[in-house]
Order: sequence, then C-alpha cells, then structure tokens
Amino acid sequence: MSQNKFKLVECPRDAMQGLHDFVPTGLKSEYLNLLLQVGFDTLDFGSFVSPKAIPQMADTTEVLAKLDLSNAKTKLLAIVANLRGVEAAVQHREINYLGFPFSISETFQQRNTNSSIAQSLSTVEEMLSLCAKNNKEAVVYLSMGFGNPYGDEWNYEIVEQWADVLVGKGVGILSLADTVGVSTPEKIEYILPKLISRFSHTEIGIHLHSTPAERFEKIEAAYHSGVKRIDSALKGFGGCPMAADDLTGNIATEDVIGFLKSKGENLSLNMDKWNEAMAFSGKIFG
Ligand SMILES: CC(C)(COP(=O)([O-])OP(=O)([O-])OC[C@H]1O[C@@H](n2cnc3c(N)ncnc32)[C@H](O)[C@@H]1OP(=O)([O-])[O-])[C@@H](O)C(=O)NCCC(=O)NCCSC(=O)C[C@@](C)(O)CC(=O)[O-]
Repeated sequence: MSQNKFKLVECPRDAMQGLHDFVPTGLKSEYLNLLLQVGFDTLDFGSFVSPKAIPQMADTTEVLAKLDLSNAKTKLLAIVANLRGVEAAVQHREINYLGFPFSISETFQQRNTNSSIAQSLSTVEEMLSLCAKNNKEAVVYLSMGFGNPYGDEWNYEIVEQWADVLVGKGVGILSLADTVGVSTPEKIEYILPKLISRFSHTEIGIHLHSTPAERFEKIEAAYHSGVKRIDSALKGFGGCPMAADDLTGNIATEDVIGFLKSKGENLSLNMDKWNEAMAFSGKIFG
C-alpha cells in the first residue's frame, strides 16, 4: 500500500508493561492524555491480556474510560493475545485497532501467549471476523521478525511465508517486530523493501527494539527501506517481559522525530505537548 505520509505509532503500552511497580490508573491516563494531544497517528495505549502475565495492564478498561478523545485525531490500538482479549477489546467503540503479537518463533509464541503458532493463526482468524463485525482494524505483529534468541530457525523466507499466510487470511496491516533487538541495518534494508513490494496492498510497519547505541542506524535503515509506519516509545522505554529477563527498549520517539525532521518530513506534531509528555514521563518511569 503506497502511502506518502509517515504514520507514527507511539507505544506507551510497550513502555509501561514491564515496569515492576504498578503505575496508578490516574497517572497512566494523565500521561496518555498528554500523548493524545501530540498528534501521533496511533497510540498503542493498553492491552486486554491476563493480569497474571502482565499485571501493569490490568487496568486498561479503567484507563480507557479516563482518556479524553474529544479533540484527538489519534487512533487507539490495544494489544490482545487470546480470543477473550479480542472479545473484550471489540466492546469499546473508542478503540480503532486490535494488535495481535504473532510470533514466527514457536518458542516465543508459547512464552508470550501460551499457544502454538497454529493455534494463534486460528485466533487471528477469529479476531479478523470480530474486527469486521465491530468496525475495527487488525494489526498483526510478526514478532521475532528479525530472528530470535531461542535457536528457532529464522530466515527471510520464513518471514515471507507467514506474511503470505496472514495477508491471505485478510490481515491489512502487518508490523515486522524486532521483539528483543536482534535486527541490523542490513537486515532492515534487506527485508522491508522486499515485503513492501511483495505485499503492495498491505500496510507494512516496523516495530523495533534496540540498545540506545544502535538506534540511530536502525532508524536510518528503516527510513531508507521505505517503510512509512513506524512504532516507537518516548525516551525508548519498554520491552517485552515475556521475551527475556533483560528488556530491550523501544526505538526512542524523539530520535525518530528528529531524524524525520532532518529529512524535511512534515509530521504535524504538537511539540509543546510532546515536551510536556517528556517532562511528565519522569513521574512514571523515574
Ligand atoms: C494470552 C494469555 C492470556 C494466555 O494465557 P493462559 O494462561 O493460557 O490463559 P488461560 O485462559 O489459561 O487463563 C489464565 C488466567 O488468565 C486469565 N485470563 C486469560 N485471558 C485473559 C484476558 N484476555 N484478560 C484477562 N484475563 C485473562 C484467566 O482468567 C485466568 O485467570 P485465573 O482464573 O487463573 O485467575 C497469556 O499468555 C497472556 O496474557 N500473555 C501476555 C501477552 C502480552 O501481553 N505480551 C506482551 C505484549 S506483546 C508485545 O509486547 C510484542 C509487541 C506487540 O510489542 C511486538 C513485538 O515487539 O514483538
């Protein structure tokens, strides 16, 4: 799907989900309300998953009720990982996107969702059907899309095969996710253009995790790969606690914004609100 404008997806859910201390609901929603005023395309704001697996997201329904969407052009995305989560998320008319982590590593799919890749494919099918009935769109993350730390086989052909299957089922947005930060600029510039040209009617995005030292070169590689949907999180906070003990943070949004601005891209963001969110983030992340 050819699109000119960059879609920036801010991911406070990813940033907060691994925090040990529970962030009070009021503080979460205040932070999200600031981010909603910045003008991102999408806010990945919460998840409908087991509170035993991800205690930090147990209050997603309460957080959603406190969001001020009166002037927000930003769309809301919630992560789901089983049918129960899908059924809960589609009840909320404020939510535009349901995001499903579909790992192409069998080990990680089990760790993350306690189900196999095959079972997860059925969940994706059910999610697509419920999204269609409830006027939502599905985003499927190809988690461990650049390799995995468990020794499961990975190569580009495996990525493409799963993308083929998912697009064949009707998935309209695929985001290639580097869950633990094993991508390289070379891999990014090799894989993304191939996916974008093969799936020209599908929106292809990228969800990178990285050490701070490697962030810039990965953003640059993503830009050169032609990808227009980019996930990131303020100050690079975050990581998936289901993947590894040491969290690898997200790509930092301020780096993405700075890079794209240096390339003359018009992002239409309210930088005053962004700076407020940056300052406020200390109350959550310390
Ligand atoms: C998928 C499950 C639930 C399966 O987990 P399970 O253990 O198979 O589920 P279960 O049906 O056996 O239920 C176990 C308990 O969870 C509860 N439960 C069950 N489902 C729900 C639900 N939807 N909402 C609320 N509660 C739920 C259920 O009620 C029960 O509670 P108990 O009776 O023991 O008290 C679990 O493995 C899970 O929640 N995993 C967490 C997935 C997750 O949030 N991962 C992090 C986000 S994904 C990510 O970060 C990657 C991404 C998107 O950023 C891209 C990338 O980088 O790759």
